[in-house]
Amino acid sequence: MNDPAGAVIGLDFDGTLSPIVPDPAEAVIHPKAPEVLAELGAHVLAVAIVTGRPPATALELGPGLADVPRLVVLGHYGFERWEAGQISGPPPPPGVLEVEARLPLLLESLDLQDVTIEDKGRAVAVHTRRSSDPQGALARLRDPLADLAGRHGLVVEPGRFVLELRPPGMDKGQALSLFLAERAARSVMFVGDDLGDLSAFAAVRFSGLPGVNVCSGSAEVTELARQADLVVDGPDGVIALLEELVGAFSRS
Ligand SMILES: O=P(O)(O)OC[C@H]1O[C@H](O[C@H]2O[C@H](CO)[C@@H](O)[C@H](O)[C@H]2O)[C@H](O)[C@@H](O)[C@@H]1O
Repeated sequence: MNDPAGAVIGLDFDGTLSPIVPDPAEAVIHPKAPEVLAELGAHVLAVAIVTGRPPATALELGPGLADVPRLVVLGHYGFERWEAGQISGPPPPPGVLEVEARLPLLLESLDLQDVTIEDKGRAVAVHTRRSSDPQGALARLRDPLADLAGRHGLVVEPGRFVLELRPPGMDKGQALSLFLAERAARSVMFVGDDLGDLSAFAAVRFSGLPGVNVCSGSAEVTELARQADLVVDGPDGVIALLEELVGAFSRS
């Protein structure tokens, strides 16, 4: 990139900036991330964290992020936005509360009490990573959760040992495309690790801008690596790449 001032750097949170851990509440950001993002933010048009997390959660799990220059968090797949200390977004859909009320009975009927529920406000995630049979539980949940989501106006977003029931009408690709247009970006890089990041990869490809798609590689998700221009070794590799970028921008 020879024009950093026109670049948007888009980054997923879990599995990209934050190493995957069993408990989502403990997925603290990589210790080097706030510093390298702050250095990057000084050079580029914007740093955009595009995540399925609520922006407030990403900021809680990323102490120091709120001080990164030119940082925007597009959370809840783009439904909710944090910028300069303010959070904005439409009201949560009523379907989320209805689904949350029905989930315990559904899980009991499937004898899947060892899966965990993450209440995200405008979405609810059902995690199987800590269950006795993570892959089997995921397979058994797929159809019942799709049915439950559909009956309450929600869709299912699959991820790494998680099925998230969330409102339709927005995804990371749309969120990133809208942001690139809003900022009149002249180039873009997106870094992600999970299936929800594929739409952002597509947004980069269809933007017509010079762009790079980077996969934060893992054995759990292989499709993203197939579609990436560059694969790095998980969050450690992402940080090393960002450090290289900062070095190159500082020298130019
Ligand atoms: O868009 P992202 O920032 O990648 O968020 C996607 C989901 O990530 C979280 O779950 C994942 O990370 C957890 C912590 O490492 C891990 O335990 C879980 O197995 C992963 O699926 C988060 O909890 C979800 O709410 C996000 O939607």
